[in-house]
Amino acid sequence: MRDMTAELGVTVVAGFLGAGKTTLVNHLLQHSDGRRLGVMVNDFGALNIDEALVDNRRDDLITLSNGCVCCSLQGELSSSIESMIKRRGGELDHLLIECSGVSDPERVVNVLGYPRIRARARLDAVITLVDAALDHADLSPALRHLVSSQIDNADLVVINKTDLVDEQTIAQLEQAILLPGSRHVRATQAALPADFVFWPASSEAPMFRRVHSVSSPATSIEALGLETLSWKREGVVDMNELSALLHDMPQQILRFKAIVRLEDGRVLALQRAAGRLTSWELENWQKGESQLVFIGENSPSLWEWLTLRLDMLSE
Ligand SMILES: Nc1nc2c(ncn2[C@@H]2O[C@H](COP(=O)(O)OP(=O)(O)OP(=O)(O)O)[C@@H](O)[C@H]2O)c(=O)[nH]1
Repeated sequence: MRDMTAELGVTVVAGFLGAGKTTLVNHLLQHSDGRRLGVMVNDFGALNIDEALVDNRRDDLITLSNGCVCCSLQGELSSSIESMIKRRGGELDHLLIECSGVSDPERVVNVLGYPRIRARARLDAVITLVDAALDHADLSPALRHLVSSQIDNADLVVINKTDLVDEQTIAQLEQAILLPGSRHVRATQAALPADFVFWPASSEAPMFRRVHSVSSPATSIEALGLETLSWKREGVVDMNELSALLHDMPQQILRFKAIVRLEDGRVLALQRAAGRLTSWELENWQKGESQLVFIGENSPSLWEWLTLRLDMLSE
């Protein structure tokens, strides 16, 4: 039951790896219309690259790294929410919590239900992003289960990246993954109207009704049959070696994110999701180091291969 007396509205942003969660958070930061937003991001690797990819609002940004907001992070999550409320609570209008791509939002919802948090913050909605261009049938059964649970536990599902697929593919996806009667919208670049997310505490936001909430699957990286690898070095990386690595990268690597310093002084952000690589120049990277994070299937030969190739980046 939503406690409308609690002062801070909270939106939980969920969805599988690369579905567009950070894109949505950035879109909301850009369309906050004067609202003061706090952001908590939870990345899957030991390095929190999302911290640098979320728009420059560092004051109101708390990062949780290494994993899924499940067993291991639940304590850290509750203390971070509490400290966000204490430190910034009076100054914030709304809090966005971005889950990692391998976590189930219901875990965060549980933490928001702790009495000492519930008294100060109210859950407005769980919004789950779905990558319309990802062939969900290619995922392992454990990952398909995770994605279903992320979708079934949402108040609003956003079918994102509709620019990459045709109408028939979108309709088939909706048919396959959505529960009957569940709220969903289609989007490109996660460009959701801001009033889908922010509403006054006094209103009941009738458009959001959870169809039902399902119990969370195990979402530890290991239980999902996944492995992560984080790589960090002071200084520049060899772009030729990195391009070759990206060219050769097998599909078993489900997600890749990096911030790299190049010899010519530029800093590049690179990422790959559902086999698509994007890169852009990053202005706000103050550190002298380069960072890369990978998540993929747990196959020893894959990670041996990757480790060897990473050794070549900074020689
Ligand atoms: N073509 C296209 N690309 C998109 C769209 N939305 C997001 N992207 C790109 O998809 C990639 C992943 O987006 P993110 O917002 O980082 O995804 P995420 O869900 O935060 O990823 P994780 O935190 O790793 O789980 C980025 O390169 C985005 O620029 C879209 O609607 N269309």
